[in-house]
Amino acid sequence: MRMLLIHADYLEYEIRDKALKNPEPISDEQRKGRLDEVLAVFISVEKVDETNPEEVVEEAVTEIEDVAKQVKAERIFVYPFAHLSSELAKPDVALEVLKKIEEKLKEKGYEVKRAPFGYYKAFKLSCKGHPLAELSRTIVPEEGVSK
Ligand SMILES: NCC(=O)N[C@H]1[C@@H](O)[C@H](n2cnc3c(N)ncnc32)O[C@@H]1CO
Repeated sequence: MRMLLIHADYLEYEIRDKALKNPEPISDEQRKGRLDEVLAVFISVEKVDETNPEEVVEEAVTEIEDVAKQVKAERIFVYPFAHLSSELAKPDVALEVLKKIEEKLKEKGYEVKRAPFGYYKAFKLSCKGHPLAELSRTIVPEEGVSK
């Protein structure tokens, strides 16, 4: 899994078009979204993550929470982003991983939005520009470690 984490004044998106034959079903209100004072997390779920999605979810949540605490962000935007890797996981696995990350962050008390999966989206992002405002993380499940 590859993550780009941006501490931002805001992130807003608007659905433009389908990017998959069967994108995630969404309501009209999900066609647009915005969070202010947010840690935006752009995530590419990778092929290797398919060997142990549960482990990757746990490690991603740990990394995201670590950064959120450092930048004092209480809101998190989980954003599916297929452009951080050339070895992408298949969509059904990727969507489940992203949903679980969203769910676990909410359980930890963060206000969380997740941008819809399988669409081309216009977005606006206002990066705060401080030293910890732009970070990346790579997560790889351990070889052959069955949980
Ligand atoms: N910027 C627009 C976009 O990326 N759209 C992507 C994601 O929303 C989603 N997607 C598909 N596979 C993946 C994956 N492995 N990881 C993350 N998202 C994925 O499907 C769209 C087309 O690849």
